[in-house]
Amino acid sequence: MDSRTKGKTVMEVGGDGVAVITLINPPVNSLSFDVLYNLKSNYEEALSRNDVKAIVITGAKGKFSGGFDISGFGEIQKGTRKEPKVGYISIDIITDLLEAARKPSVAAIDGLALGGGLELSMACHARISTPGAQLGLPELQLGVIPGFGGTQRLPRLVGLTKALEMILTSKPVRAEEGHSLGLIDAVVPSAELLTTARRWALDIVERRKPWISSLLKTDKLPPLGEAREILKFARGQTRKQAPNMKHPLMCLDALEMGIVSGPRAGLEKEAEVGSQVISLDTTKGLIHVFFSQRGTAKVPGVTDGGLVPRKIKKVAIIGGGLMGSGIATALILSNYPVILKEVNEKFLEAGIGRVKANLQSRVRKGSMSKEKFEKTMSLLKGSLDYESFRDVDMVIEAVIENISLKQQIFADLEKYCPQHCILASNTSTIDLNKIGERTKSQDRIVGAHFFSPAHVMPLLEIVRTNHTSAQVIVDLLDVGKKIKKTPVVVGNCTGFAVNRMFFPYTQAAMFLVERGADPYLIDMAISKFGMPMGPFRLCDLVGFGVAIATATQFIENFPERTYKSMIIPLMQEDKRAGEATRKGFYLYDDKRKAKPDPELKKYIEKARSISGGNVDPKLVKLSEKEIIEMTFFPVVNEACRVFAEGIAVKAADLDIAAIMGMGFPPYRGGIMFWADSMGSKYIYSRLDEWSKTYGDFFKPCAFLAERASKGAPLSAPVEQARSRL
Ligand SMILES: CCCCC[C@H](O)CC(=O)SCCNC(=O)CCNC(=O)[C@H](O)C(C)(C)COP(=O)(O)OP(=O)(O)OC[C@H]1O[C@@H](n2cnc3c(N)ncnc32)[C@H](O)[C@@H]1OP(=O)(O)O
Repeated sequence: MDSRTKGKTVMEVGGDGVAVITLINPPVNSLSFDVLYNLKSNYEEALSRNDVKAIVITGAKGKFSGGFDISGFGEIQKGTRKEPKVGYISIDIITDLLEAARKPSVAAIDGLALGGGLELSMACHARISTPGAQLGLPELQLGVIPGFGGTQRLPRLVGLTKALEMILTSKPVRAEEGHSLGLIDAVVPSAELLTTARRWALDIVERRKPWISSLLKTDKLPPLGEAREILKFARGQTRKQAPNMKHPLMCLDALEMGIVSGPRAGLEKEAEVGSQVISLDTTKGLIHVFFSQRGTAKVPGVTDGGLVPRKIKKVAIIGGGLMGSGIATALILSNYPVILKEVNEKFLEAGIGRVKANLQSRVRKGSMSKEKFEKTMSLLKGSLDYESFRDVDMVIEAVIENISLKQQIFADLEKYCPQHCILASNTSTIDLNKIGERTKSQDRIVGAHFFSPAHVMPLLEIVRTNHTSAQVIVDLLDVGKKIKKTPVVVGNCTGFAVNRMFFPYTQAAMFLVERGADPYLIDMAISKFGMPMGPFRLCDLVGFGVAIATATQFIENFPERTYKSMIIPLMQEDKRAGEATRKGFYLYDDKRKAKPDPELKKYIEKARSISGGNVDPKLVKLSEKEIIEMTFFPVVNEACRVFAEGIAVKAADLDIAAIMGMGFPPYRGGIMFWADSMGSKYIYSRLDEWSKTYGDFFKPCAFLAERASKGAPLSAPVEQARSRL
């Protein structure tokens, strides 16, 4: 393969008169422009050759195709590649050359056919798949729309309602379901895939099998009036679920056009809209997130050294509380045998009960069978001592945040666990060097910071100290992948990356409220911005006990930039501790529905008199934009510090940490990406102005000041960071 080209196709013509065209672009045979243009020329050749009667399209090495090469969107956005004429690929190549050809084609699908891959297969005249292959149109997840005819062909193959579900949720179906839906014509074992596809193609030529053009099918489409109602409902849902994004509605426009005015008009609309969405900011953000998420497992100096992850056969967890039981659930769900250790029978029973409840909720929802439940639970064993730790490969300590208790546990672990065993702590704030102070095992001590609920939340902060070995990081990255978490490797400091970013966010909100801003308007503005909930609702959810414990760590470690608000401690004194006590910033009814509480004013006024701050008329009347800036620019400021200190090695890691750990909206690309969309100069100037008026909490850090002075992006690599990694 030419080093300048990205992928190719090869064509082999058999003695049976079938030309097999194979897509080759590892690792997922994505459809780069090179692959697509190669496919076109192979196809033209196949159509012109007298020895070719039919065509089979397949993918190399067990994968049909993962869709259009996503990096191609980035090239178009940056202007490094000219976008082809609108509709050139979807209409000229896929529809007029492939689907309308005088020779039939069959897609032989192994492993996966996603996005453009599935769309290409839908233009073939039949689809044969191997069992379990993933079939889907996940484009909306990337901010684009199915642009190779998917908006037109999928509804015609599986019906409008199912097509909308697949497109709007981005969720793939397996080949077996695809077969029952009419998307796949036959499911055959891998070894028979090509022979079946070849035979099928010849059968079409010989009219023993039907020659079907998906685009011309109408039998699965509902009558026009019904289709309009279905689409109206889908639009309503989409507006509610994705209020800040345009592309899902634009996708529905293309679908509707096809149903109302016919597939050709639909294809044209799809091509027009498909080209427009590429330059949306939300699309740029989502594509950045796609690659950044995959980039977190690439840690310079760690994963590039050829180390192979060791096999972790058994894991022990210390502490069966909310975190420990959640971690145990995540592990047994991925088939790791787990020992759960507690201090007494009662706690152990409660811990195992929590794991059971986590799994039972899956059974209730229908996502886990009773047999699978039993099998999964059988991987969990309880223990009250360390005897059973003699053959574990990894221990995760998940007890309360008490340094001396953790030190004792790690000293015990060193005695009982084998030499190779990884000693991990789920601490969310405490310095790992302190935790390991009473051991000689600093090289195998690592942080495995899960987020609650641990079996649901997708992020795993892997915290390494200066002593943690690269092998241990590689092992934990592998476990993280196996338990389906996105790992972010960070350095050791109070709060690591996520909690350090979280803290100024909550504090800024407290500051604004003490100076006269309305907490409920702040929550509303932040929810509209795209966070799952505002900071006050979040404090109620996590509980004031946790909020105060975290605040204490920050006040101790970063006193110069902590805004000390008394609102939460004052409420806590009155036994208002958040949702669990049914009273916090909000009042909660039996169904946990939150409503504003007029009594909150009392606590705010008292806190204001303690801090000595005054109501600021400017802050009373903040616009939504100002609320967002005053709460998130301090987060950007802290993210800059984390980056400059080398706690995070890549700005993109902070983007993923903010999205998966804080709930920052992915379509804004993450905290640093979003900040760069506004520019370092602007953010610096706002923080600088506020720090002069309101104090050091807002003071821009040296890194931000330097980047702003050069007009440089915040996400550009740190050249000489005092890296702690
Ligand atoms: C004018 C243009 C119109 C285009 C129209 C068209 O309708 C648009 C599209 O088709 S958009 C693409 C739609 N496809 C997808 O969204 C699939 C995205 N990929 C995945 O979901 C997964 O990667 C997977 C299921 C295909 C494989 O998952 P797995 O966990 O096994 O592996 P990774 O996710 O780590 O991926 C492995 C490496 O492959 C790279 N990659 C995957 N898909 C693509 C792609 N479509 N384009 C480019 N690169 C892709 C991924 O980045 C990984 O790369 P590394 O360098 O990190 O190894």
